Amino acid sequence: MRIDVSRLTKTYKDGTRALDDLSLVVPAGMYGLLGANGAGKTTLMRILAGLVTPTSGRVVIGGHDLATAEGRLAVQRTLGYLPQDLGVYPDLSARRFLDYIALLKGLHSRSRRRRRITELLELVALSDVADRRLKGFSGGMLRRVGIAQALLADPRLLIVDEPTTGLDPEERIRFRTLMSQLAGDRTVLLSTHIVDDVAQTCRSLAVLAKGRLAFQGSVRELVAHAHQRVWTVTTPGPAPAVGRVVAALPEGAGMRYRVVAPGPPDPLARPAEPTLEDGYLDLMDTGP
Ligand SMILES: Nc1ncnc2c1ncn2[C@@H]1O[C@H](COP(=O)(O)OP(=O)(O)OP(=O)(O)O)[C@@H](O)[C@H]1O
Repeated sequence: MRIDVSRLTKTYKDGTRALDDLSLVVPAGMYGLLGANGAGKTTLMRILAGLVTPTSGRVVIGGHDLATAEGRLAVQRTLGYLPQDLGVYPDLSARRFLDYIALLKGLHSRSRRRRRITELLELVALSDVADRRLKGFSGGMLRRVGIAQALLADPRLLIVDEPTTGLDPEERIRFRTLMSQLAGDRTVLLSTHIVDDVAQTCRSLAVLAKGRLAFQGSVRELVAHAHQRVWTVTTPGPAPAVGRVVAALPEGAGMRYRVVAPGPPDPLARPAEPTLEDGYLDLMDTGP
């Protein structure tokens, strides 16, 4: 399900311009949306989910225009949204909570609800703890409950906002593997400031900076942005004064620095293969 965003601007009541003339095309499959805190990612997600009205511009999702009541309704039927801060009822079990949300979403048939919830609990690997209260769940387990609630109506478009923040490494990997699996026949839009989550799950991405589009394309293209601009320098002295130090590792009596810079930051610097993080940081420093 393709998303077409054109010339989207959102100015909040206090004058903050969270999105500034943003145009973007999101194809089907898994798609990453990267940006620093405050770049406008949540605002964009909330507009796509129909929770915030843009100041100007147009959004068309799967051929449905969000500016019309019919368009919004059609999109709501095909959309699952996992917000950054999903509120849950801590005294309910995972199964009861999902049942409650399913009712709110209009799944009236009790037997269909029961079947769907059992399926989803299995999908997110929570069947064993389905009848335990949510207050005993870890952050990662709660995020998986969140994904299950977003999938209740089997949406064609799944929007997930910063889903791995605060998770331990094992849960992060489990969660992003789950999202990749879900992307098989859906569009999954993953908003995050964790570059590695995008590197490990997406082929294409967009980067937002201060409400504007800084990049849109393949992961490979963004990595290439830092081609011949990444260096390692091993020195007993201070960090190179040129470029951006992205890693520092003790080595022997000195340090090994990884530096993103347009030229060698030191006469002894050696070129290194760029990663997506290098491409992203280089883009942030120098622009598209
Ligand atoms: N309801 C609001 N009223 C006023 N300003 C807002 C509102 N919501 C967000 N903002 C501001 O809009 C800008 C973009 O915020 P947004 O939450 O969309 O960015 P983000 O990229 O999702 O950041 P984060 O990762 O921190 O959530 C920020 O400057 C933020 O302070």
